[in-house]
Amino acid sequence: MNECIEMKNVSWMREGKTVLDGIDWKVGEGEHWALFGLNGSGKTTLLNLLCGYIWPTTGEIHVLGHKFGEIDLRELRKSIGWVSSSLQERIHSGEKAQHLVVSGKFASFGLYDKPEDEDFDRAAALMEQLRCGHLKDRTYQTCSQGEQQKLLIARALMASPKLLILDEATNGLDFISKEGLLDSINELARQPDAPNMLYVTHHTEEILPIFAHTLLLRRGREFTQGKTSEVLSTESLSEFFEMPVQVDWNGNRAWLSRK
Ligand SMILES: Nc1ncnc2c1ncn2[C@@H]1O[C@H](COP(=O)(O)OP(=O)(O)OP(=O)(O)O)[C@@H](O)[C@H]1O
Repeated sequence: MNECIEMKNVSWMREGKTVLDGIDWKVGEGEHWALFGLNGSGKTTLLNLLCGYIWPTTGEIHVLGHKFGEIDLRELRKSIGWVSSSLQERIHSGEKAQHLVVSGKFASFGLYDKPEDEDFDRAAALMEQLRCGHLKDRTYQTCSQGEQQKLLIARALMASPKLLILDEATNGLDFISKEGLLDSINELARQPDAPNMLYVTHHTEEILPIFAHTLLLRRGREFTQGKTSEVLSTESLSEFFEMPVQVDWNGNRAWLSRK
């Protein structure tokens, strides 16, 4: 089986501190994974390593069949979509929603290249798929945060990524917007040409059944990884949090509470 991601004994150190320590992780082709950990556990560092923005202190990284060190990272990054709230700062608030989505083809914010008609058609189809087609003529700043997240996902899909990273995608969303976004992500995963997805979160109940595998990071180390249904158990998470918690599975999602 071709791996989408392979990390072998990956560590990253800064200022005398081991931020990530000995990570071994394989994501198979077509698998969707969740990455779960507390604040400061090393999730963003792991994503920066995956996209080649930082270099491992030790270990080896393969992404989409390419070994880091033997590939042009700028080329590889064209196959990786990273949707994160930190993108918000780079968007011109007056930008039209459909232009924002089309700009994903060119990996730019703002339309400096000349899109073809078919680019607008594809953007419209992606916006429909994410149920935000009605926003196409709105400016980004007038869209709600939930709508903005959908636009950013559509923008990332415009480049037909093979790996899509959804990094705390539901930040700041109310219950209805969050569930709407999760529905869209669920539908996206069911498309025949869906990219491998990596869902990064602090909330277990957001890990949809499509994210069949989960990696739990704690203090820069793998706490455990495997099938989501096994990793997100009362026993495993009580040990993970070092606090007794209760996990109730409802709708194939793990709802967490304090014991
Ligand atoms: N460039 C750096 N120099 C020194 N320490 C760093 C650097 N980058 C990250 N760290 C530290 O590494 C740890 C992990 O940070 P990281 O941002 O990867 O965590 P995270 O799991 O994404 O956290 P959050 O959920 O809060 O976003 C933190 O303690 C952070 O302060």
